[in-house]
Amino acid sequence: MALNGQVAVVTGAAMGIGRAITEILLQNGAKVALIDVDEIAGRSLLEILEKQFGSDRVLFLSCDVESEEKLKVAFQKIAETFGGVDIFCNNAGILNEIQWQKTISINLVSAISGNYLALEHMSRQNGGRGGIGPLPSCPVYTASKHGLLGFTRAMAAASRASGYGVRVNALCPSFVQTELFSSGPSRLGQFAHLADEAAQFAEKIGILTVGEVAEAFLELATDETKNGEALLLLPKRKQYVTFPSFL
Ligand SMILES: NC(=O)C1=CN([C@@H]2O[C@H](COP(=O)(O)OP(=O)(O)OC[C@H]3O[C@@H](n4cnc5c(N)ncnc54)[C@H](O)[C@@H]3O)[C@@H](O)[C@H]2O)C=CC1
Ligand SMILES: CCCCCC(=O)/C=C/C=C\C/C=C\C/C=C\CCCC(=O)O
Repeated sequence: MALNGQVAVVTGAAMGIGRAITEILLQNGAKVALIDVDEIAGRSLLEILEKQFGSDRVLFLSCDVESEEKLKVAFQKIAETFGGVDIFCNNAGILNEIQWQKTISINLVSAISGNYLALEHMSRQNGGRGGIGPLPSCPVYTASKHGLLGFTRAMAAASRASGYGVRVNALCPSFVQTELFSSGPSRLGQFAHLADEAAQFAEKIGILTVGEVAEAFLELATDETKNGEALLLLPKRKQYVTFPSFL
């Protein structure tokens, strides 16, 4: 199996895309630490996964990624339990144009602090084993994801230049059938009048399943040639985005 013996950490793992990524990682031999703020959904998934994959391969940590302190403790516990971290999937995110500060806080600020914490555990310079850190993909929501993309590319370059041995990539799916997607229209705030247009657009380009996103994640996680890439995933198209380069 492609990921035998590797240790993965997935944030927002209790449902949706995070859950599908967790499952595909386990199916491919990895040990997985699930982080989620929803303790009930997290514990209930843990029970299912323990039966399927064995209790020595899964760990659930109830943690709000907005708290850097709690996230730090969670990483410590994961390192103690599994002996290190090889793959970090920075997936937790919300779509909420009403509480827009929270959207930036979780989607961008917490994703950055999660990435830094993961790097502390993964960098070869700190005795880590190297690895990867893909990040995923309404104006504020979009801004949070664009910020993350810039951060991903710069971190990949910094990792390369510093010899961390850590790859950092972004997985950018279009619409995916999850709770975030179906509750999207009620969270658009001052842009609620654009919900129908968004729904028509979603219908036109199609809606991905979480399984399709998980497959693409596995591709990024296992292709060691990829660093600083953004993999765009649509129902009928999958391609690496080309950015202008000054070098
Ligand atoms: N559903 C979609 O159409 C798309 C989603 N994405 C991104 O994929 C990621 C996952 O989205 P979905 O699975 O659709 O969402 P979801 O709403 O179905 O699941 C999100 C999970 O993250 C957890 N979570 C939320 N805030 C958290 C916090 N502060 N700390 C810890 N866990 C937290 C939730 O409890 C939940 O288990 C998000 O970053 C989202 O922006 C990207 C492209 C399309
Ligand atoms: C083309 C890029 C898409 C990326 C979008 C993304 O990351 C998440 C979007 C989630 C929701 C978008 C907001 C509103 C969607 C409008 C209608 C959805 C209809 C839902 C339903 O009928 O269940």
